[in-house]
Amino acid sequence: MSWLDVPVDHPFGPATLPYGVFSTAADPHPRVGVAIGHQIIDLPAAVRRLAPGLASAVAGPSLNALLAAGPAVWAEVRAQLTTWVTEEVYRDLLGGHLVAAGDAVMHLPFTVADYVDFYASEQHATNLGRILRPGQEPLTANWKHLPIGYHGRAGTVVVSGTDIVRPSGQRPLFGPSQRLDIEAELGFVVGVPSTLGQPVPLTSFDQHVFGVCLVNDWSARDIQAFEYVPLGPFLGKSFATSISPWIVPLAALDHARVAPPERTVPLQPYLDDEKTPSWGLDVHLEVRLNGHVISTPSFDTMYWTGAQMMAHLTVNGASLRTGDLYASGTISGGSPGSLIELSWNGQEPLLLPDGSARAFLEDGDEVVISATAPGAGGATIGLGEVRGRVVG
Ligand SMILES: O=C(O)/C=C/C(=O)CC(=O)CC(=O)O
Ligand SMILES: [Ca+2]
Ligand SMILES: [Mg+2]
Repeated sequence: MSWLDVPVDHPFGPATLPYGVFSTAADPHPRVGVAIGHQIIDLPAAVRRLAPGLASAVAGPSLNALLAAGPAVWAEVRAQLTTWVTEEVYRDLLGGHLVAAGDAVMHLPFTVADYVDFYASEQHATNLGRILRPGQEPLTANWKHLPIGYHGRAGTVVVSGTDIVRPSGQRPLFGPSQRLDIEAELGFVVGVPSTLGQPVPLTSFDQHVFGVCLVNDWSARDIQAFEYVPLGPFLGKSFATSISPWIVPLAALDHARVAPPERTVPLQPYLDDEKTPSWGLDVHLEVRLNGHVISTPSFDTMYWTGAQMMAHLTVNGASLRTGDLYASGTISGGSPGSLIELSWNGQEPLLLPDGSARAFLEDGDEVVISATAPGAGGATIGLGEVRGRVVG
């Protein structure tokens, strides 16, 4: 419990303390904030008063300074925040630096450096194999040897709430996509850069990765289908990728760490996590279409962990940069995280409770992906939501 009267099981209770960037009508400068219940702590203002030594780490219109500051500073800021929101003596000191979340505009929380999208769900990869490559083995021969991924378009990563303009392209006839889809994913946000030429071991995951967000990797299946052999996804996915405004630090997910599924193929040493602490995550997602829950995937089913993805991404010596975002790939364990799976390539449209049917997205449709994870002592760790509406 906190003097802020935020119950322990509130998704943005004192055990979560996610970071974002917000502005208000009264102060239109985007600045770093921390969500607590239905309020936001104006972090630079609070730090100026209560912990001036941390001012440079939380300065600026993005989380980039904090991301770059590294694990010791991340821990120090979080320890300060925990004290402020739980100890009664801070009621008056912090009170002046709280903003109602409803009065805030949320901005893209960090400057996205490189963006990578993985394909780490065995259920998703199997479903897409069955749908798109009938008659072949659903999983490609490499799938259990390495986390497959591709480099996406960092410049079109947008914050939750941004309208998604229906893309046009060759399907192969040129025109607006008729098969616009979603992909519910978890994103990993890199804080500390690495050195070019030096692979980063999976045991260094929490020395580099700051936290996680929710990702909707909008996908135009018709554009994708015509363009992506042999080089991979391009315009079918690069038009927009939405992320949640709140970045949940890894420290808040300590209690949600679980062992990943059993590996059925021996792994190269750089990916072998059998003897290292697990980075599977017990994160539960909910996907809503126009207010109706259409799927509830679980991240604990993911074959590859965020730590393995980071190790793979750097094993050739490619370096990490502050603000790199890599997404897990569609989470389809428990239930599918995309419409192409839910409607089995459009053959079995989803019937929504309002009487409408959907194979793929129509103009005006709104998709909201939210998630929670367990915290210590019955706490709920909220990842917030990523929201987007399709416009024609
Ligand atoms: O299996 C395919 O041919 C295509 C797969 C995807 O489009 C999925 C993708 O972007 C990676 C992922 O989200 O899992
Ligand atoms: Ca994807
Ligand atoms: Mg995308």
